Amino acid sequence: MSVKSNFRCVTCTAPVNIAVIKYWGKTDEKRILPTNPSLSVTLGQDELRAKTSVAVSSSFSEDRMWLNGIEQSVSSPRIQNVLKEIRRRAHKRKSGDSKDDIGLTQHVHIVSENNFPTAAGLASSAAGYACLVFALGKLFGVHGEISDIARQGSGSACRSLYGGYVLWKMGSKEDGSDSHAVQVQPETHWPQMRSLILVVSDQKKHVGSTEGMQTTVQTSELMEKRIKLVDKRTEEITQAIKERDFPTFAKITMQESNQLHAVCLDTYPPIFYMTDTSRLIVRLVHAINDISGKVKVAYTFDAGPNACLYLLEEDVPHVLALVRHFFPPSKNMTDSSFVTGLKLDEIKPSSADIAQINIPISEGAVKYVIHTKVGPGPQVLTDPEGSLFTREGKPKLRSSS
Ligand SMILES: Nc1ncnc2c1ncn2[C@@H]1O[C@H](COP(=O)(O)OP(=O)(O)OP(=O)(O)O)[C@@H](O)[C@H]1O
Ligand SMILES: C[C@@](O)(CCOP(=O)(O)OP(=O)(O)O)CC(=O)O
Repeated sequence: MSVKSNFRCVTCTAPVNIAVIKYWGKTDEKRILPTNPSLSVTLGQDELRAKTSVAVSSSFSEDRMWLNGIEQSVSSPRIQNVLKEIRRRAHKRKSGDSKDDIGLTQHVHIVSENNFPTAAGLASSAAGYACLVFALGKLFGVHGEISDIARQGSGSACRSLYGGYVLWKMGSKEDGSDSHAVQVQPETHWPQMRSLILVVSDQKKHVGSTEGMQTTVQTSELMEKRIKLVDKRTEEITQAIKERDFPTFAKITMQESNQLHAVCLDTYPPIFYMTDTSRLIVRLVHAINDISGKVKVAYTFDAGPNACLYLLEEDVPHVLALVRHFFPPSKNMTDSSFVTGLKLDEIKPSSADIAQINIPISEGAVKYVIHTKVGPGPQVLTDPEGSLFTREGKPKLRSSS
C-alpha cells in the first residue's frame, strides 16, 4: 500500500445484548421501527464480541466486506442503509476539500469476525451491526447519537451501542430519528449480576427473527394485548434494576420470555423456537427457585432454543452444578470446555437438591455453557496488531468462527 493511497483504518469491538423486555414486531419494516420499547443487558466482550476493522483508501475500487473470513455482498438493503446514513452524516459535518481527508470520496473495506457462532441465535447481528456502525462513525468522524443508524442494520443492534442496561425507546417520529437506545444503568451498577448462556444448538434457526416477527404482527391477536402490557413491564423492570431487586427483575424477565414465545405460538402458522431441552431448562429454573425458597435465577429465550440465565454471582456455583447434573456434557467433553468464561474446581450438586428435582437427565442436550458478566459498550482497539487488515491493506482472512 503506497503512502499516496491514503489508507486509513479503524478497528473496534462490540458486545452482544440479550433482551429482558423483548423487541418482537415492527411498525415500519424499512426504517426498522418497533411496535414496543425493549430493554436489554449488555454482556461481557471476553466471551461474546464482534470485531470489525473498517478502512478507506484511494486504491479501493468498490465497497467490500468480509465476515468470518468469507467475502459477503454489500448490496443488502441493511448494509446499504447503514453506509448511506453514516456517509450522509459525515458529509453534513464536513465541507469542501476536507472530505478527502476523512476518506468520504473513497470506497470502504470492512472486515469482521465474531468470537462465537454467527447466525445461531446468539445475537451476532446485534453485535455485528453495532460494531460496524461504531467503527464507521470513528473512521468518518461521526459523533453523537448513532444507535439509530445501527437500528437500521438490525433492530436489536441499537442496544449494543451501550454497556450495562439499555432501553431502546420506540420514539414517535415517522422518520425514526427518535427511535434509539439509551443507557438506563451502567455496567458497574449491579456488580453481582451474571449470565449463563446454555447453548442448546448453534445451528441456523428455521425462521429468522425478521420474518418471524413480521408474521406475528400480521396474524397474532395476542400480540395486540401484549403491546399494551409492555410499557408497564418496562417501567417495573427499570425500577427493579435501579433498586437491584433481583426477584422482581427475574420474574418480569421470565414472564416476558414466556410471552414472546406465546405470541410466536399464536402466530399463524405457529413458530416454535423453544425445544424440549429449552422447556426442561424452564422446569429446572423454576425447580431451583422452588427448592431455594426464593427467585435466584431467571431464564430468557430469543428466537432460538438457547437459554440465557440471569443470576447473581453468589448463586452461580449452585445453579451451575444443577445445570451440569441434569444436562451433563457428552462423554468426550471436559468440565472446563463445557463451561467457558469461568474457572471451576468442582461443580457437584447436593443429593438433597437432586432428590427434590423431578426432571430427566439429558446428556449432551446442552452443548456448552458460556459464563459472562454485564459488560461495557463498543471499544476502539488502539493496538495495530489487533487490526483485521494487513499492513498492505488486505483483509487478514483467518479461519471462520
Ligand atoms: N460481525 C458482523 N458484522 C456484520 N454483520 C454481521 C456480523 N455478524 C453477523 N452479522 C449479520 O447478521 C446475520 C445473522 O443474523 P441472525 O439474526 O440470523 O442471527 P443472530 O443475530 O446470530 O441470532 P438472533 O438474532 O436470533 O440472536 C449474518 O448473516 C450477518 O448478515
Ligand atoms: C427475539 C429478539 O432477539 C429479536 C431480535 O430481532 P432482530 O433485531 O434480529 O430483528 P431485525 O430488526 O429484523 O434484524 C428479541 C430482542 O433482542 O429484543
